[in-house]
Amino acid sequence: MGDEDAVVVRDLVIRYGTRTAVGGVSLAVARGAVLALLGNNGAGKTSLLQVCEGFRSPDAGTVRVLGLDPVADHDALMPRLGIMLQSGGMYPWATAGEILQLFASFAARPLDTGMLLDRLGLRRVARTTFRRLSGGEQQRLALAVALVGRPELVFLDEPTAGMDTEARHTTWGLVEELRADGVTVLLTTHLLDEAERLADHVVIMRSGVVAATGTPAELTAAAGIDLLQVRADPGLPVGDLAARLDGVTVTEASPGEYALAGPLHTDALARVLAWFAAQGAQVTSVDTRRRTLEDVYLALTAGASR
Ligand SMILES: Nc1ncnc2c1ncn2[C@@H]1O[C@H](COP(=O)(O)OP(=O)(O)OP(=O)(O)O)[C@@H](O)[C@H]1O
Repeated sequence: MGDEDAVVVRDLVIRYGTRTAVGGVSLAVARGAVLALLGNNGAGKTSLLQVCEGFRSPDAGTVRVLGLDPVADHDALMPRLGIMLQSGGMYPWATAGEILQLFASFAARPLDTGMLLDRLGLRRVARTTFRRLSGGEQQRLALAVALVGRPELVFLDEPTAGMDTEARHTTWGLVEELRADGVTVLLTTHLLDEAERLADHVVIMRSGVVAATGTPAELTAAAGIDLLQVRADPGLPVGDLAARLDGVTVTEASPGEYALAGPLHTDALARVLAWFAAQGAQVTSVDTRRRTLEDVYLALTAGASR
């Protein structure tokens, strides 16, 4: 954690009364990187973001954002940040176009609001009042508002929640453009494919603490191939194969469909195929699958409920 980091969180504790929402979290977001914060409902993601945005003071620990204190240096920091809140929080009687224009007027060098309305499919509803926008349209407007001031650092709280497929892809494209322009992004999401696609770094929170952290590749790579499916003659002695592979379970899921699950290292494939050959069995297909971020996430957060 150093000057190259846009966000540095150390031993952060956030309490609501007697309830500890965040119980000692440390993380860093490198400048120009996209960090995705994952975690079950109530894990503390929004609370952590609110502290980084300067809307809430830490109960313990420290937070530095672009080298500044987000509460004490709030005024200096705000023009450099783009903030997309989870729930609208906009002026209900103003139109989408007026709201975007208002936020553009706060910025020294705003983006072209017409371009943003077009990119986010909001041109059609530019004259519609905020309260009449659909949930997905409100969400798209919140994203436009976060980006209009050309921020150096963007906080996106569940940016694509409630968006349709097209808007979601547009949002992903915008985040990729931000990253290409050197903008730092800290986002929360419940979508594992979103995190896998966008994030350089993933932090998985569980009940207020960090359960795992790494690049999507690091988090999914740990055990090499994790699932091997072999189609061959039915009725082979699976127990004999399992006994030859340490920690691997072998089942005949349906007649002639064998599933091997566990830490299958690279030499395992050859050994498995040799075993089938030694049984005199005809192998007709072999399929391997790596763990996805979803597999890792589910294993880490299983049973977390608050
Ligand atoms: N203003 C508040 N007053 C009291 N408790 C709160 C407040 N805000 C959040 N909490 C509690 O703190 C915990 C963490 O909430 P937070 O919103 O940070 O979680 P989250 O990870 O963002 O969840 P989600 O995925 O549901 O958005 C939850 O148990 C929540 O009920």
